[in-house]
Amino acid sequence: MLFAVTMDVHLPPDMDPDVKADILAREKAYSQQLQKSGVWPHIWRCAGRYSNLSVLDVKDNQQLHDVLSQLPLFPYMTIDVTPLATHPSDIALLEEGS
Ligand SMILES: O=C(O)CC1=CCC(=O)O1
Repeated sequence: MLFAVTMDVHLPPDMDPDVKADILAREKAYSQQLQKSGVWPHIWRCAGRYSNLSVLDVKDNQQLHDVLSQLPLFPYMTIDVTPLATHPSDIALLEEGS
């Protein structure tokens, strides 16, 4: 199942720099591990915002929740989830059917 996920990051301005660096390093490693495994096929920066727009490919809602809630930045994020379905105008579907 595919989900579009927007993650807005809100770090406290007074966060200890070492704590911040540690969280960001763990966030990067965690997301790159999921990207390599195919669970997180797309991650884009939302221009001009400390936010990303990602596509996650998971088995079900529970796996989505597990993946998101284990993000090191999870306590500092506002997350918006949109379930995705195929679009009938997608030319990739024509190519699959031919
Ligand atoms: O958008 C960000 O910077 C937060 C984030 C999610 C995964 C990652 O590596 O960074």
